[in-house]
Amino acid sequence: MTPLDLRSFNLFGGLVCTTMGLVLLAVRLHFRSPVQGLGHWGVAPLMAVASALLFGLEGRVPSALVLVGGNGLLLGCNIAMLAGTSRFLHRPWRWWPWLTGTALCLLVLLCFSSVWPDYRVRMMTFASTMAWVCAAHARLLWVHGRGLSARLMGAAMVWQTGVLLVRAVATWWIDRPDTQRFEPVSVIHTVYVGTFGFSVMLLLVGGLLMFSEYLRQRFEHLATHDDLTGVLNRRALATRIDQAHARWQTQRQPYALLLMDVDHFKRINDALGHQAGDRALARVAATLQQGLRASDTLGRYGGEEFMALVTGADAELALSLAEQLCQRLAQQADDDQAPACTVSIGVAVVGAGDPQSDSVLARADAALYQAKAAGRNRVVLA
Ligand SMILES: Nc1nc2c(ncn2[C@@H]2O[C@H](COP(=O)(O)OP(=O)(O)OP(=O)(O)O)[C@@H](O)[C@H]2O)c(=O)[nH]1
Repeated sequence: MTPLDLRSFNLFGGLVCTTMGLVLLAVRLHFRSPVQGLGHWGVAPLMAVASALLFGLEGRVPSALVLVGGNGLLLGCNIAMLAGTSRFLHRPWRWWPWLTGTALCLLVLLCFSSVWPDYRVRMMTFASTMAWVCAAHARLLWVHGRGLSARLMGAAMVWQTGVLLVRAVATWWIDRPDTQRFEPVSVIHTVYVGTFGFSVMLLLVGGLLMFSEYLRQRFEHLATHDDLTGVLNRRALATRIDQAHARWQTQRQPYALLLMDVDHFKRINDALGHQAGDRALARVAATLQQGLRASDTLGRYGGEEFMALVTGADAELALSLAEQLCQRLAQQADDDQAPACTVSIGVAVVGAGDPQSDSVLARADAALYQAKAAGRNRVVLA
């Protein structure tokens, strides 16, 4: 490649990055959501572009400006990407180590440009500092990232770290003290220049994929969970019950349904208002969840009705679990946030005569009705 080719390549990469950066910033503005890091990811490629433009102006603007501005922006781009990833993954972030590292690096570049001009020291310093940022990014993605998109971004960072380190070391063999930035001194230099745009692009694609994966999970959560209590909603619970029934039919793995209704809930609403009623429901759900095993599934069945799917349970186990839940709630006192409530529970265990889960549910419902009729705050097994 001629020097001109390398410059054009640099600018082309910059233009692609601009587009992607603008896409991310538009997404950031559009989704005024708690998603963190998108703004940093969006600004980073714009810094890469500004850097490419400055390098493109070499010879027309003061060389110190190109050196400090161009390299500073390139480092800034990678640090902003790292900050974005860190925030997206909810990791703690501090600017000062990175800004200090950048300032030191730029100081060395200035010294070895105007006081003791030596391209090799500048290359070694800059490539090593960049490698430090990229390695930290790769580590962050590897340790805390999830899924293919995080792996893609991590791979881009490992690749860039490798290229930077090889370029930093190779400078003692392939460069002279007066080598020019866009001189095609070797294949590794061409790869080094090309890698910047390429890995920023891969990072951005990975970032967009990570964001869309986040959105998918968020929508899935909204579609399957009850907003007020955070437990499964009725539709999602029905799916789990159908799956449990299928396992019963194929593998004879039993399950029980605990249908729970808060006692005299209307009185709470009437006496304390609906907001206090809402808080009481959320408290009931949290207490029930704490009392269940990790393998059990809790859902909100209706207004003040909850249902627990207890897998692998016979009547004895289901009954004792239901009794414990009943007692847990009965032992609670009112607190500042929500009044205490008791529940009545109807329990039914799947049996040979249940072609569908509906019949188990109908028995649990009838048992609940009996528990209410018998005075509430109690458990009845169908
Ligand atoms: N605050 C609040 N109230 C709800 C919600 N969903 C249902 N309710 C109320 O729950 C109350 C249920 O009342 P009822 O069906 O008469 O039952 P109850 O007062 O609990 O009496 P028993 O079930 O017979 O012990 C109604 O007042 C509903 O308005 C909710 O999401 N928030």
